[in-house]
Amino acid sequence: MPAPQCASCHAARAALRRPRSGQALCGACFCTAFEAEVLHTVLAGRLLPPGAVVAVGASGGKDSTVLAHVLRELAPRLGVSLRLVAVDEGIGGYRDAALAAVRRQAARWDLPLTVVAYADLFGGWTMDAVARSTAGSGRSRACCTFCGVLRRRALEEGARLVGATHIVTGHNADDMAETVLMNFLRGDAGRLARGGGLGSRGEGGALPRCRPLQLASQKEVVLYAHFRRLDYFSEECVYAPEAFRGHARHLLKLLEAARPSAALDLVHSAERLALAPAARPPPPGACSRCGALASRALCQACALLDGLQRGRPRLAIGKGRGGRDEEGSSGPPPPPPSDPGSAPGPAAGGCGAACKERCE
Ligand SMILES: Nc1ncnc2c1ncn2[C@@H]1O[C@H](COP(=O)(O)OP(=O)(O)OP(=O)(O)O)[C@@H](O)[C@H]1O
Repeated sequence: MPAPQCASCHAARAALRRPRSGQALCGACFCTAFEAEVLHTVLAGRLLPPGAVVAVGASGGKDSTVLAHVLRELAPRLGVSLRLVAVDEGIGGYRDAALAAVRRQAARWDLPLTVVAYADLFGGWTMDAVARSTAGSGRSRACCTFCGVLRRRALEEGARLVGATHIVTGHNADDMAETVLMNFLRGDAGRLARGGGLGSRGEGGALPRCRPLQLASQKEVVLYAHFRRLDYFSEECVYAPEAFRGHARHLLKLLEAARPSAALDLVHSAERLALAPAARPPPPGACSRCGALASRALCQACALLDGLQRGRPRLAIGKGRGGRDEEGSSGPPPPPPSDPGSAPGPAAGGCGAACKERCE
């Protein structure tokens, strides 16, 4: 049976059915609709004001590739200028290939690209060095926790370096729904209540952040990349198989099989969640080391780096969930890296240059 006509232009044959609405569209009309929806998300949420200098967190993966491409299309209408900022976490056999994709994109789209590396920002610590250190304490699944916190700070550093006023990341609806599920499964009410909305306004001196693809499904992001013939890097991070997120992803797939709108429903549910007044934590203060917003003496990034320096990464992870606060305790002197041949020795005293800026 021939494909139906495109429900929008009525001229071309439909190439797909939109997963959520079932609407049959040709590739060109789908891409136009996708871009219009992202434009609506940005305008309705007042995410990027005219004149904004926008740092796009560019990983080389499909989401940030699609985000950079769509925002480049929309930039003249939004009145914003774009900079690509890529973070090199120091993950052998993975990030180099992804960065090569980002470099190709920057050249093809004529966008300025800045690469910032964990090793430079965090006193010699690469993710490979962190992974060895956490594996030694039986917590290799913690890699994503470390990486997520450090990447957030690295992106902030890179964005400031290029004079950005705003940061955007490529998180899509599926990513957000997985995060909501993970927070439920961990019983993390604080994160659940904070996790709604399309971004943060930039509290505590941090740059405002937003996620313009947050209402777009992963399937549609992939379809957009396909029809626009985008060149992206599609391998999974070598540490990802260990992550708890994999279980949330599996659960979401099961839910979507029964209810196709499950991902977006979860995203919208999280937007409506708020902590009861009695359950609210005290307002955050400033990290005693770098000045970033922190609910304890040290912000998350400084606490993790501090734990690594002391050779006690487990305590640093536990802190985020009510573990012991090490600030002020007399820990052992900073240890050498766990594999002296593979990473430069992390400098003593925390995260080095990154501490000068606010990180969360
Ligand atoms: N190394 C990096 N450098 C810059 N930004 C990054 C980096 N890694 C992730 N990001 C930003 O964070 C977003 C979410 O990344 P994450 O790896 O959690 O999800 P993802 O769905 O695999 O994203 P992507 O397909 O863009 O890689 C990315 O879309 C990107 O904007």
